[in-house]
Amino acid sequence: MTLGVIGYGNMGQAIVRGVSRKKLFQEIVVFDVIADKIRRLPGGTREGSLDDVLKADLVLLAIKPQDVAGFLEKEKEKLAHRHLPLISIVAGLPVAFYRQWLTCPLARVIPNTPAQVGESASVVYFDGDFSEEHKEKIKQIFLSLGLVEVVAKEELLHAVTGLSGSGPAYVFLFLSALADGGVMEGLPRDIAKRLAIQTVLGSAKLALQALSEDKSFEDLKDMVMSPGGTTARGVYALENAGFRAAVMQAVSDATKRSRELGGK
Ligand SMILES: NC(=O)C1=CN([C@@H]2O[C@H](COP(=O)(O)OP(=O)(O)OC[C@H]3O[C@@H](n4cnc5c(N)ncnc54)[C@H](O)[C@@H]3O)[C@@H](O)[C@H]2O)C=CC1
Ligand SMILES: O=C(O)[C@@H]1CCC=N1
Repeated sequence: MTLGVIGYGNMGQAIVRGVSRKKLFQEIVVFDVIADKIRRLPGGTREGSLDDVLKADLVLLAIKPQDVAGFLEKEKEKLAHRHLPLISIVAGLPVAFYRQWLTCPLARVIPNTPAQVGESASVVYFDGDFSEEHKEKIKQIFLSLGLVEVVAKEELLHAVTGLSGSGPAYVFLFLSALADGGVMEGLPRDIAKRLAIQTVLGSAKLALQALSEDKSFEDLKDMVMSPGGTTARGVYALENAGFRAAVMQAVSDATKRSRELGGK
């Protein structure tokens, strides 16, 4: 099987690297309107024209939402001839939007930037008549980058975008604040940064293990929080500042924005 990729930006590159590492395709062909973007291609990958890309068994669309309508309109004749699946990782735009131009099976996927280190969280929605082989291959593409979930309702992809799609930015904001807190209390910046990263990484690993043991996030928090101790003070400060509500609101607002991008 071969893979064609349209758009070689942050996500296109991360996906091609993961897929190439796992040798999932005989060949990967990449196209970007800015030729300069295509540098240092991994093994089994070559640059090609849009026509070359559209000959592939599976085609990945990885351009910005604002560029999609222009692309589909400009290339509508070429795209009308395509009957093999297209995979879109574009945020917001629903299947109904693509159906103005495309009849081929369409998989919408929301991955996230930790794909760059093989730790992505991706959610897939399939629309149209997919062979089992194609479905399996699409899941493998995103498994090569981390976790994969499949949803049967397209609407859920907006919430996915608000949570895991945008989520890395919230985590980086938290990391930055955690390190700044340490610096404010006198820690050297490099040590504060390493401590902040390891605390988030270690806590995430602990949470993953706890999930398989049926323990809740609350249980884990209670293990850190000694009666009359330091953590209770810190947690109170966060609750008092509306930390949990702010994070929930961030997911909700990003979800709304995803719906807006989709025209709702
Ligand atoms: N960055 C993120 O965290 C996530 C992004 N997404 C989605 O992934 C898509 C790509 O995002 P990024 O990689 O961050 O954007 P990016 O801006 O880094 O990459 C987009 C690439 O598409 C190219 N391009 C634009 N029009 C083109 C055309 N007509 N033909 C070929 N190439 C074209 C651009 O030159 C650029 O290299 C977006 O639709 C975004 O919504 C989805 C989940 C997470
Ligand atoms: O901010 C955005 O629109 C994209 C989609 C999810 C993450 N980044």
